[in-house]
Amino acid sequence: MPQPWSAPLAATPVHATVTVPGSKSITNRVLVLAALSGRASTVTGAVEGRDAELMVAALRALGVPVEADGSTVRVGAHDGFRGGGEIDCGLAGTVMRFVPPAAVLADGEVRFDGDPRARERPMGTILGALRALGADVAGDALPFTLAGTGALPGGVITIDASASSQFVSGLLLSGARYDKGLTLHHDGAPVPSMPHIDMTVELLRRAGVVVDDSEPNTWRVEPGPVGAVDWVVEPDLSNATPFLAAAAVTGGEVTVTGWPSATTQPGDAIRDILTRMGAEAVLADGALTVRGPGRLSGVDIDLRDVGELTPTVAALAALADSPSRLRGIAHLRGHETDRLAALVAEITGLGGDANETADGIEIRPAALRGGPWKAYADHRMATAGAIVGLVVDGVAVDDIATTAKTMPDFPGMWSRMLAGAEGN
Ligand SMILES: O=C(O)C1=C[C@@H](OP(=O)(O)O)[C@@H](O)[C@H](O)C1
Ligand SMILES: C=C(OP(=O)(O)O)C(=O)O
Repeated sequence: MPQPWSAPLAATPVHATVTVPGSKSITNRVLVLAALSGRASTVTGAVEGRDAELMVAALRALGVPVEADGSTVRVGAHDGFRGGGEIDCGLAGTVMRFVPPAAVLADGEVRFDGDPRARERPMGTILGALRALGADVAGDALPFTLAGTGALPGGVITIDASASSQFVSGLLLSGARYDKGLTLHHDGAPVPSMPHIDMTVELLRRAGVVVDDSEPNTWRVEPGPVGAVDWVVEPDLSNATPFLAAAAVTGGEVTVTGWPSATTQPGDAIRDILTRMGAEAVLADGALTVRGPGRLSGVDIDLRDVGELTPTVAALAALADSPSRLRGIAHLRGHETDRLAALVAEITGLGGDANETADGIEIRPAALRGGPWKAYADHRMATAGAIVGLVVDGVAVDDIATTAKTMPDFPGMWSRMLAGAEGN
């Protein structure tokens, strides 16, 4: 076990300009699309974190030539996915949900496994869907094996995607390559993280795939080729949120560069959330600047669409001077860890006042004291601990290295931010 990381206390309000690495969600989608095109393409601005490395390794295991040179990834031409490989999903939802729908097109068996916690993450829905579309799938969770024959009939299916939007995104990404394409209906409680599905649809269209999403809870992907595109990845706006939170909780000012004026990334919602909590957020000239008020107000908010932001919002709420209710996020129990239980445990462990509800968390103002903060192999739990540690002396995150899932060198970026560095 690594040494706990003493979260640095901000002696003065944080003032910095920060540049964050590329979006994990976009990187891993465009890598799959590039591989599905079968032609050569380049991805620039890719994130270099563990999830993207696992995706590159997965594509190589399917016989796709991939060369990674920092944030530039070259995906080479190939004439179909190869069977016989083994794919490590780590703890990456995007690998375990996006690669199997492509791997069913391989010309042989492909085996999948992942971290111990990955074996508990929901997979049955997407594996059942692949079976219904004509694939030979052994298993309902990691580890499992697909036996590809080089093609898949495809067609019409109904799934319950209330546990993860990634079931929908994963199937849509590969749907055009199925003989009959794909018509996917969702039937069940609302699908979480809808902006992530919009992201999938937008990227598919950029690759020339015809997608009809005009009817709620139904997506139709026409069969056809996936075009080769030279992709440019946006900065990861969800990973920008801990830095913006640093301005909010210390009464400082943080600017994140390269903020897109229009985006499907859920991280963009942080502008509204921070404003509701009393901070100022200004998007101008391609940069977002947040100014903190010193004291934050709590917030009563439905985070279903942007559940990924919950650990940051919970850290802010734990430092606010009025109660918060974070709702619509029951599905976070199936993320890297059970995030609802983990947040309540770590906040109350520091003397905070928080409890779980059926679909979220309630957090009330309380004086926090220093102490251990567990990351549970969850990058966003680790960064939430860093936010709290800015204003609570003596917070020690047990495994800060887990931030490398999507943000290599988070500790270095964090200290450069505290030093007021430009550009990071
Ligand atoms: O498609 C994606 O890139 C993601 C979708 C969301 O998953 P869920 O719908 O399972 O919450 C999100 O939380 C995750 O971080 C990334
Ligand atoms: C839920 C997350 O990741 P994953 O892609 O592994 O589901 C996340 O990054 O917050």
